[in-house]
Amino acid sequence: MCASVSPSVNLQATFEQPYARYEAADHRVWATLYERQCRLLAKHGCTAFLAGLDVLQLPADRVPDFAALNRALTQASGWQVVAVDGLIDESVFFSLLAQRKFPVTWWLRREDQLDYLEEPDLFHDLFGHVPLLADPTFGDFIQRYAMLGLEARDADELTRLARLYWFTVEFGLMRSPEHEGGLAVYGAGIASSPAETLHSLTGAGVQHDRFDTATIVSTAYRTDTLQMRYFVIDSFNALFDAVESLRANRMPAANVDRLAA
Ligand SMILES: C[C@H](O)[C@H](O)[C@H]1CNc2nc(N)[nH]c(=O)c2N1
Ligand SMILES: N[C@@H](Cc1ccccc1)C(=O)O
Ligand SMILES: [Fe+2]
Repeated sequence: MCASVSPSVNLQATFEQPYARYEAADHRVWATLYERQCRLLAKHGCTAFLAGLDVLQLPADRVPDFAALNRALTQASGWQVVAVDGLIDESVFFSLLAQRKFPVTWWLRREDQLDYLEEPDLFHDLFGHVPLLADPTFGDFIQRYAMLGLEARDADELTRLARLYWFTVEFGLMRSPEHEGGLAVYGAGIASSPAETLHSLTGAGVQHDRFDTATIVSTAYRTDTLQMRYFVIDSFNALFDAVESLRANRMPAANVDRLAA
């Protein structure tokens, strides 16, 4: 009898934050990136991101302690962060998000990687993603997105979902007349990278396209370089509509094999 994947099995991918393992260099990396990105995002970050950052009350001078962070985050949003080694299996990822648990990589980039890193580290996952979880609309969208992910039936559906996540949660921009250039940052991959924050808004040859679910789910992307195409939403409601339209347009269930005995 095949073991059903229960939440307890998934939690093997997560563990206690090994706080004692951080060295002075790690705390310096956090302090430098935190100061730099708070300054840049004060100007270019969307309102909800800055409001979320304020709720979290993250330390400026040292790597945040997940237990202390969770006391503020859980009270505000029902979300909590859990420590992981890095990218985890999609089904485990979806299962955690569906339980309002956000996986945060426990290690930090090196000092020579401050501006941009090709894979998510603690600064990206925590500073980039977690502030918006404190926004009710965005936090609910992430959970509904994950629930759809748990129902995905085939690789094509998973690819479409990964693309939706990539061009919104990771690299999304929002139209905002009050912001310089009429654009505000909400994507975590932009918010956690000093280089990409500026590049996404004014980079040479960068394309800003209107958000369109059908276009996004059929657009391939590179994970290891600055993006050249960003999609712009008017509000987080567009993300909700996207998940609901993907749910509504799901492939019909594969025909049950009628020949089976
Ligand atoms: C679903 C999403 O698009 C992507 O494939 C997942 C895979 N696993 C992950 N694992 C971690 N830790 N963080 C992530 O953002 C993701 N993204
Ligand atoms: N490029 C991001 C990290 C990241 C890597 C891969 C995917 C998403 C985000 C940064 O430097 O902060
Ligand atoms: Fe991310």
